[in-house]
Amino acid sequence: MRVAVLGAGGRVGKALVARIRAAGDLELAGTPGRDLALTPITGDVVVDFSGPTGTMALLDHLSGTDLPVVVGTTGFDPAQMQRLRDEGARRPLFVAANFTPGFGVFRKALLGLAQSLPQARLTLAETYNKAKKRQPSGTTLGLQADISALDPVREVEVALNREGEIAGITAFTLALDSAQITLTLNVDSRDAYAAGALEAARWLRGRAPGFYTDINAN
Ligand SMILES: NC(=O)C1=CN([C@@H]2O[C@H](COP(=O)(O)OP(=O)(O)OC[C@H]3O[C@@H](n4cnc5c(N)ncnc54)[C@H](OP(=O)(O)O)[C@@H]3O)[C@@H](O)[C@H]2O)C=CC1
Ligand SMILES: O=C(O)C1=N[C@H](C(=O)O)C[C@H](O)C1
Repeated sequence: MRVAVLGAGGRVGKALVARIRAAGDLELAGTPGRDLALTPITGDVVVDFSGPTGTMALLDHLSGTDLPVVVGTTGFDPAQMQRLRDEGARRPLFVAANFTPGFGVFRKALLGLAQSLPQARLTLAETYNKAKKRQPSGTTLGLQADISALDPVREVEVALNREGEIAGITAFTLALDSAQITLTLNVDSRDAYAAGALEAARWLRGRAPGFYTDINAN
């Protein structure tokens, strides 16, 4: 399968390119830059880890095609998020704020704990590389939304840490009267994100147009 990467020069993009080159079933189809008009995108799927502006430009550029796209980029505003949902009518589109293999299990366990301990005070502490904006990550925002969907009045305190080149730590703590439970996802390297995104790319190929968020969905 031929994979084009938008954002290939970035932290995750470099991990993606390395993984594609090392995989027996994948071939790097191209690494388009910021001026997409200069680089026609070929391949069987595009994987995007750029930025919200880059993702929108990519979808504009691919207008009229049904090329599958995997979107790892986060930080979309509501209008951009709606554009992504609408794009599912035109092509197979896979969007996830966290492609760490096993993230779905982590999320399910976290929500199970929150639901089982309604009296607990909840904290989500995230730690990322020092270059990442000091605003809640897409991962944190998504987990907050999941908890809110369980109980709209449940509050979640968010702590933002930025340190070195940390790939990603999400620590969820439930504080009880005299005890705490903490569930932590600790991502060792950005290769984890690349692995999960390429698994989604393999899954997406040949699918009907749609807005997909979980490879375990039917
Ligand atoms: N879903 C997931 O599992 C994960 C998602 N992410 C998200 O992926 C995105 C990238 O993260 P990261 O790799 O750390 O970021 P980096 O800043 O390291 O890399 C971003 C890359 O995208 C390029 N880029 C930025 N804007 C555009 C644009 N408008 N058009 C084309 N290319 C563009 C940059 O090019 P240039 O060098 O020219 O600036 C750079 O190569 C972020 O939104 C982050 O939140 C990150 C990790 C995991
Ligand atoms: O920028 C990152 O590094 C990450 N961004 C994503 C997010 O915003 O949640 C995914 C992961 O947390 C790493």
